[in-house]
Amino acid sequence: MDHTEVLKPQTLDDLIQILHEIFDSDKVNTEEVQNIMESYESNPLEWGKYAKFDQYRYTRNLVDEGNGKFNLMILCWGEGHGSSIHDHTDSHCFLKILQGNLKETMYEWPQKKNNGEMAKKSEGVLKLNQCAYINDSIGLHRVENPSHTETAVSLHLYSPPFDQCHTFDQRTGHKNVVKMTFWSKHGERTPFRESKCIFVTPLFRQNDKPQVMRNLFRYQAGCWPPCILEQDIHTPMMEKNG
Ligand SMILES: N[C@@H](CS(=O)O)C(=O)O
Ligand SMILES: [Fe+2]
Repeated sequence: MDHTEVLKPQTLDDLIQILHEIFDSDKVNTEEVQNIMESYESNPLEWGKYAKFDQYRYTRNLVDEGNGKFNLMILCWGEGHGSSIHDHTDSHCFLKILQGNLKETMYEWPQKKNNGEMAKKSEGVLKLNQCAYINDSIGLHRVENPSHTETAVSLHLYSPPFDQCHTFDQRTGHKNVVKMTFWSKHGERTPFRESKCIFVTPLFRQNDKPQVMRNLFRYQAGCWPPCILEQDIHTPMMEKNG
């Protein structure tokens, strides 16, 4: 059945129920999912309990596991927060704005023999309630909250679910595998041990400002977004000295 014409989700719970029905079937129409997600009118009273911010990096907050067919999550972007250039591990990715704006910059996959700057495909600003779609055959992207005064919140659906992806260095096209972490699940902060990562290579954005760089050494990278080192729980606020 085409749900698009008959169903407009009235609440976030309603949207989740419709998504369950759609993904129950073997064949999923991505345009239909995009339309239904777009037709949900963001209501902060419905998603506020999942919206948890971090001072330094955007957070990923799991809302629903979609019967194993998809992951639905809320991402919270502080002022100026952004992701590195990344892929989506052969999954469908739907991205809807719940609050504020997000800038999406799309990139081509890097050429194997080319070690240079990655080619930009397009860029655009996603506004309240808009829903974008991307997958690996469309390309790669970086998402940023362009505002320095307002936070942003987005709703993401990934199908099938995945917990690692590749990030890319914009200058060389070199890629790294990163494990993706949840800041919270179903409104509860993820226990530290579960969210802890085992990688140690720093993951910096090339245009990070010196102050951000100083703050970021407190994060362990190779995970997505970088998470806080255990020792920092006991020795917080290094940036006060710097
Ligand atoms: N795909 C990213 C968010 S975004 O930059 O599209 C993530 O799941 O963390
Ligand atoms: Fe993404």
